Amino acid sequence: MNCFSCFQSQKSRRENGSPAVSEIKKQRPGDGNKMVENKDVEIGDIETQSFTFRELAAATRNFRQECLLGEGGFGRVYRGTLASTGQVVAVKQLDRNGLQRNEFLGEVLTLSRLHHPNLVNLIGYCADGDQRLLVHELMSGGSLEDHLLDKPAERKPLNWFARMKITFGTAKGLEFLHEKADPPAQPKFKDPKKYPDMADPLLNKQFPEKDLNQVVAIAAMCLQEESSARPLMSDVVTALSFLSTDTDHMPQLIQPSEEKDGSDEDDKSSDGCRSEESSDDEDRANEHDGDTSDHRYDESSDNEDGDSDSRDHQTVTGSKNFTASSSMKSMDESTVSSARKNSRRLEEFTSNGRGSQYGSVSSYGASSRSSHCNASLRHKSSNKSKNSSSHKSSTGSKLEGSPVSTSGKSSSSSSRRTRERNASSSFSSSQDLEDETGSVKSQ
Ligand SMILES: Nc1ncnc2c1ncn2[C@@H]1O[C@H](COP(=O)(O)OP(=O)(O)OP(=O)(O)O)[C@@H](O)[C@H]1O
Repeated sequence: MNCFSCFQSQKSRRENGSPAVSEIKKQRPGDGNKMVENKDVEIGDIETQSFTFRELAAATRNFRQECLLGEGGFGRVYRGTLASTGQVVAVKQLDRNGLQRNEFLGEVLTLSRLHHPNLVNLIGYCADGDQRLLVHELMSGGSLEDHLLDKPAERKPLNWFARMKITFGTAKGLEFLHEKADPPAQPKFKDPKKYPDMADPLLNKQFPEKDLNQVVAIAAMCLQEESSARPLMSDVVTALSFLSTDTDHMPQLIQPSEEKDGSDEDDKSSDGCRSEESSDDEDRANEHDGDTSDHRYDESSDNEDGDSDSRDHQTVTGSKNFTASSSMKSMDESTVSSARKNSRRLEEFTSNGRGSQYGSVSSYGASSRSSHCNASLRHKSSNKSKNSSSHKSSTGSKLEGSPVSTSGKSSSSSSRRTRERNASSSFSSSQDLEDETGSVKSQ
C-alpha cells in the first residue's frame, strides 16, 4: 500500500489548520467507489477546468525533469505554474495506455465533485487526443512519504503531535469520502474481485489471484480487532510457507509415486523419515474427518469441489518421472501438507467473505480440522461469534487500511475502547501494544 500524501496545500492549511489528503487521486473507476457512469459523462457536466495539452506543457516547462515531483503507479506528477492565473499546481500525467476517454472523464467528473479541506482539490484536466492529465492543487509541503521515508538527514523527523494532526486530517478526509461523499467510497475489502486492484501496479497483475485472496485473508485475520481472535503466528507461518513456494516447483514437493502406492511410504517424508509433526497433523485430520487417508486426503479435498488449483492438481497428478531436487526434498513435507490445509481454509474464508466477510471468520474456525492451532482458532472464533456484529464493524474499519472508525454507523456495537483505539493512531497506542503482548504470551 502506498502512503497517502498528507501534506496540506497552503489553501487548506489556511482554512483548516490540519493536513490535506490526496486520497482522491487514489480513486479510479472500479476502485470501489461507484463512479459516475461513464456512458453518461458529458463534458458540460464537468465542473472543473479543461486544459489543452499545450497549456499544461507550458505550465510544466514541457514536463521538464526539474519539475518532476514524483511518480506513482499511474504516472508522473510535475510541478507547474498556470499561465492564466499564476497558480502553482501539480500536474499528473497518466500513463498513455491508461484510461479510455470516457472512463477518464467519468473519473474527472467524480473527482471534481469532491470538495473537502482535507482532500487535495482537482483544479482541472486535459483529455486532448490520447493525453490524460489531472491538475491538482499543489501540496507544497511534499508528501507524507517524503517526510517519513525519504527524509533528508538534515530535516528533523515529524514530532508526535504533527503525526497525530496528520492522522486526524487523514481520518477526516476518509470520513468524508466514506460517509458524506455522494456516492460514498466503498471499502475495497468488501469485494474480493477488487483485491487485484489493490496490489502494487508494478506487478502488472502477474500473480495468482487465488493466492492474493489468501494473503488478504491472512492479513484480515491478523487485523481482527480483538487480539484473541487473531490467528497464531504458527498458522500464519504455515499458510505463508505455502504461498511463498514457487508454483513451478510444487510438483517436486510431494512425490506422486509415493502418494499413489498407498504403502507405508506415504507416511514418510522425502528423506524417508516421518516427522512427528506430520504424524500429528494427519491424526488430527483423521480425527476431525473420519478419513483414514494420508496426505492425499488434503490434496483431493482441496480439489473435491471442482475448484481445482492447478498447483494442487499438479502436485497430485504430476508426472511420475520428475526428479525431486535435493533442496526441495529438504522441505518439511508436513509443512507443505499443513499449509495446503490452511490454504484451503483461507480460500473458504475469502470466498465465504463476499458480503459477510467477517462473519465467515467463525465459519473459518468451524471448518478447521487439523492442527492444534486451528483448534485454538475454533475456540476463539466461537467466542468471537457471540459478538459478531461488533466484530464486523470494528474490523471493517481496520481492514480499510486506515484508522478510521465507521463508528457513526456501528456505534451500537463498537465499544468505547474500540472507538478510542480507532480514533488514535492505528498501531502505536499502549493498549494495542498490550494486546499484542498478551496475544503473543497466550500463544
Ligand atoms: N498534489 C500534489 N502536490 C505535490 N506533490 C504531489 C501531488 N500529488 C502527487 N505528488 C507527488 O507525486 C508522487 C506521486 O504521486 P501519485 O499520486 O502519482 O502516486 P502515489 O500516491 O505516490 O502512489 P499511487 O498513485 O501509485 O498509489 C507523490 O508521492 C508525491 O510526491
